[in-house]
Amino acid sequence: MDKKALFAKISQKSSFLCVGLDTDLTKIPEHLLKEKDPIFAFNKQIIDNTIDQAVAYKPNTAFYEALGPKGWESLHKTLEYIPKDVFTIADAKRGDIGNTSGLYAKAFFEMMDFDSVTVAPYMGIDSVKPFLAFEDKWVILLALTSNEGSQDFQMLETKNGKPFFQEVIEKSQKWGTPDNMMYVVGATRGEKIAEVRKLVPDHFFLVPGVGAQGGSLEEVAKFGMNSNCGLLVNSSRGIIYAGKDKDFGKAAKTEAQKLQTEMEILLDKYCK
Ligand SMILES: O=c1ccn([C@@H]2O[C@H](COP(=O)(O)O)[C@@H](O)[C@H]2O)c(=O)[nH]1
Repeated sequence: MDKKALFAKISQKSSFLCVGLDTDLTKIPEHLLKEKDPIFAFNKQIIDNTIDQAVAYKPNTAFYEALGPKGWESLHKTLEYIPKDVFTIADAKRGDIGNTSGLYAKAFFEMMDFDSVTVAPYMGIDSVKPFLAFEDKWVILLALTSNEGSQDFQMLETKNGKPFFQEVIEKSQKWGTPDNMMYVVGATRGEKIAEVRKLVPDHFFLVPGVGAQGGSLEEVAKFGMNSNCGLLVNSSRGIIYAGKDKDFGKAAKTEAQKLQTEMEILLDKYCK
């Protein structure tokens, strides 16, 4: 999916919501455990109930990889089930020497038909470029993450007097374009989002950290939105585990609707 189609979807649904499919066997309603594929059965209901609000789905591959071959199968089935006009993100945080990255890219873009994959920039240009070689696919580069540990390296001042995350963004901008690269910017760092937006006015940001991690959606929109929206805001646990019993799908829908209603207002206010 290209940038134009993504913005068209955002406009059509008045939403920039990404639903995170962090599906955990220990957290899904008990009645699903007797299903042949409980993970897929859960995801299917979540997708059915949030499809009117979601412009993207983001399975975090850790939740699937941890289950071995069965988990990979659930991931494949989930990806196949997501309608093709909705953006898909493999949150896999990959990146390695060039030939290895090339095979990661093949796995997520050819074996599976994800629109995008999250990539860690730490190993530099040759670890990222192989992902960018795939047409109509996106790299979502970790820039300023939502976790505590983002202080450890990302905020360190370099010899140029800039925080390390800024160096990552400035350098990596030359590797890709706003049409094939996005950045991960955590919602928990409201004021910093404005700094990142200044550095990359046209790129989309994938913003995790609202909901369970407590980031503010209003701040994200205020500091991060551009004339193409430029934001995919993710919520995983806050939506998918909103309900604990047979009605979990409905509970997820209610949470997704709450976020979409807020997003509609924010689009009117800041998408200029
Ligand atoms: O900086 C980052 C990068 C990725 N994530 C991932 O996003 C979701 C967030 O889940 P919630 O339940 O909405 O907190 C999860 O898959 C993380 O691994 C992130 O949180 N921060």
